[in-house]
Amino acid sequence: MRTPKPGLPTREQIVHAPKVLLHDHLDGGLRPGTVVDIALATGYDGLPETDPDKLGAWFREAADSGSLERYLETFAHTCAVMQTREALTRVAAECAEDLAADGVVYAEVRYAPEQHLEGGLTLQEVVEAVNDGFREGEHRARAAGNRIRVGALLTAMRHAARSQEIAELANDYRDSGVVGFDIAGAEAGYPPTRHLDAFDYLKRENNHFTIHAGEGFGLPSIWQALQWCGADRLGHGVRIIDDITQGPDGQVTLGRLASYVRDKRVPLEMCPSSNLQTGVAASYAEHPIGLLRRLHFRVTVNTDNRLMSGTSMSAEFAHLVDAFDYTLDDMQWFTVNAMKSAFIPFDERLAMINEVIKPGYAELKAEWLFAPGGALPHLASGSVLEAG
Ligand SMILES: O=c1[nH]cnc2c1ncn2[C@@H]1O[C@H](CO)[C@@H](O)[C@H]1O
Ligand SMILES: [Zn+2]
Repeated sequence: MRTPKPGLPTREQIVHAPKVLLHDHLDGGLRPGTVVDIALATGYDGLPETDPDKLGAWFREAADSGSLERYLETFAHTCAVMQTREALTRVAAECAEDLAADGVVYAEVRYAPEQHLEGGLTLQEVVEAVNDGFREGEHRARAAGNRIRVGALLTAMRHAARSQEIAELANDYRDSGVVGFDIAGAEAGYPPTRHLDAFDYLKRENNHFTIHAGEGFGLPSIWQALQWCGADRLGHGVRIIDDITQGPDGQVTLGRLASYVRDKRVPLEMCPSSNLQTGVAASYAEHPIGLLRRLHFRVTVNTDNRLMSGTSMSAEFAHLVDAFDYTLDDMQWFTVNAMKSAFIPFDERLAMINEVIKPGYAELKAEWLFAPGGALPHLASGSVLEAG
């Protein structure tokens, strides 16, 4: 375990802090033991390892490839074990449980229904199996003393041609657990405008969508996602940094697109560990999230694929605390950003911010008062003093 710098949140505080997750792939977050169990039960013999620890390590290493295309190859194994109703329900329930145990209070978890039809399920049966799992996981989390709410995002694969169908599916289930739509997969060569029909349809239905853009490809992809497709949020969006210049004097200039993204408060779903693995950033300290946070873009922190990156929301925050000296106030800022950008109704987002997130951080920020042996002055935050 890392040694926290004085005044910075400890690992325990990071776990306890309420967190909001907008970008997490269901087929990228399985427990390694579950992959092994289901493979045995269903006769899938393609796994590179059958010991759960070794398999977990294999995923992390294979995904650490420096390219998005090679990173995505690892999903063949997780999708292979997510082809039955039971498997989908189990994976979704464990996902909700694991996120809740990590202090996530609200999550939007995505998956591509079209990738789960090999066992004969229909698209509708896939969605219902996953929804059942999320509800089961929410119950189990509550029984364990954690509270979480999980919504599903339905993803269409950008190299395929089923986006209209998946958009309609997302719309059909919008009152039953599905909160929006997404496109994912290799970005280079598959611009978001290939799926304009699906996006136009969702806009006409007043529905919500995010688009993976600005990860494996740069500004043109972000521009299309926003100005042609009308995305509500950007999955990653990290390459918006290409439209920002920093002069030798530290002067920062935003191009037209970067200005638009900031002015319009376009939410950026940033996934630092995933970006390190696909070669988008060289280290946590050099990840654009540091600059984008300073410039007050609407940045959020996310896991992307917990299995492939061996990560969690707490681990992502711990990396950022180490790299940028983020405090609980910074964590709260990222978390409120995420909750504001969620696809559930405004009144529910507001209640989550005011009744769950802010009180949770307030409690953590007051901990120094009760430290054994007296208060620790270095933990007193500026906001306490400013309150007069
Ligand atoms: O970071 C990413 N960028 C683009 N596509 C991704 C990423 N992570 C996962 N997927 C793709 O999304 C599918 C549905 O969940 C996964 O099967 C994977 O192919
Ligand atoms: Zn993703």
